Amino acid sequence: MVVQKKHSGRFGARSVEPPPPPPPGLTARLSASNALADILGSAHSIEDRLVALKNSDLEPRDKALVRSILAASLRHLGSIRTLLAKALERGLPKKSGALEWYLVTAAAQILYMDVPDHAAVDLAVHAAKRDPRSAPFAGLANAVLRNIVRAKDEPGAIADPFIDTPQWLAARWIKTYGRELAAQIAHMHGLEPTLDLTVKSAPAEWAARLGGIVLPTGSVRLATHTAIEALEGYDEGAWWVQDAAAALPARLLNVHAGERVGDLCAAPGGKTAQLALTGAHVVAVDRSAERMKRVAENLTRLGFNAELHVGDALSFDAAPFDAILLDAPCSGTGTIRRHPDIAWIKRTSDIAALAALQTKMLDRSCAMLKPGGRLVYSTCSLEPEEGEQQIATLLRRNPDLKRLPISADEIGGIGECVTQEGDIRTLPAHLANGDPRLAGLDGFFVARLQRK
Ligand SMILES: C[S@@+](CC[C@H](N)C(=O)[O-])C[C@H]1O[C@@H](n2cnc3c(N)ncnc32)[C@H](O)[C@@H]1O
Repeated sequence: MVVQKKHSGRFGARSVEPPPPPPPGLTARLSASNALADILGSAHSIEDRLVALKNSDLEPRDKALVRSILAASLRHLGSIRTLLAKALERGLPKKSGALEWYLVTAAAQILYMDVPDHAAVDLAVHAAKRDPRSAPFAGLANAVLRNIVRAKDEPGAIADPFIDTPQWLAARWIKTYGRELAAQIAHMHGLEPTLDLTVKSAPAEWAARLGGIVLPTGSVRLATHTAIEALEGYDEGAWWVQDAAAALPARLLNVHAGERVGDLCAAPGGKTAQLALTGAHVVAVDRSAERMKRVAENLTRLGFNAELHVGDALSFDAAPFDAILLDAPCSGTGTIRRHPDIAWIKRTSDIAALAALQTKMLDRSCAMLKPGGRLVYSTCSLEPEEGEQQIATLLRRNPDLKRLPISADEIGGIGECVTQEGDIRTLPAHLANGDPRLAGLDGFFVARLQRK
């Protein structure tokens, strides 16, 4: 117990006032600002930060708030920075500590979240006052954020469709997809993605029970953003979370019960679960022991079995497979809706390095196929170096392989996702819906090949 002594005059013991408790909500704001500084300053992924957040002693409600503040800040970083730059006439003061992050996260709450403006402003000012380097600028923070509150109501303040996309990525997508489609992709990155589920069976029944819709591909789509553990069917393992596009590669491998199937980059295991559901013998490999633990947990919840190996797919040796799924590590630019940090922490050099790794993995996978065996290659990237170009060069250097073209019928008739060559290219702008909360797909490339 802390006993507070009364002030007892000039020579008596001085009272030591404990610091006042932080106002409600401040801890969550400080946590969001720290995490954002770490993601953008040190290129740590939001996923790493969310694991740290999960293990922190914040209340569940505050954890959800931190997650939402981070997502809104990263999803709209370009817009927020543009508005802050206008309000900060002389730029961000030098040596102002974490002031930038207090401002960005507060602006995200004011502009994009259902948080009262005064709470967002007051807590950011409070945060600034607690930090000796930003404290001298607490008044400035107050003025700037009040400016943002006013700017919120100015119609059409920002008209550039690529405002929230780093320039190098916008330039790439315009080159690959044309300006109009690239702008639609960038627009979709500004919206919260749907929650898609792969169900073991009876998709229509689960869609009705969970208040969702069944997509032409068979996935169930919900517009909800509640904790998945609270949804019906989670505990009994009736479904798992998987974007509708991410569910295509395993389905297109057409695996049968009794086949021996390699899943060479398996974690966290969404596709492993699909393959196990068929009754095939699945050999799942992933380099990351930590991520492989999640595969094991997910399979246990779903009641599936697979042979799990932690190791490098490039040196993995096993008896030849009937079919292999290579869901290769990639830049992840097709999943920016779900991981908005990717847009800001990836570099063009990452794409070249990953493409070189994918080439090696493709060669290794082909060497592990039985004659007549099938290979599905997939990446969740919008970049042709990680998709279309990989397969074009693989087919040129390996005459033992042929493409097994994919038809629109195999993906529920969604012709817009099938390329001329018979591969799949999904985009966030695909699968439009009158209700934007139910629209879009992650950006995947999928090709199906066969060893002659
Ligand atoms: C795109 S993720 C796979 C997603 C997974 N297929 C799913 O559906 O849940 C890529 C995975 O490749 C793994 N990885 C990266 N390099 C690897 C390597 N050399 N050998 C094996 N796994 C690797 C990563 O740890 C990561 O889990």
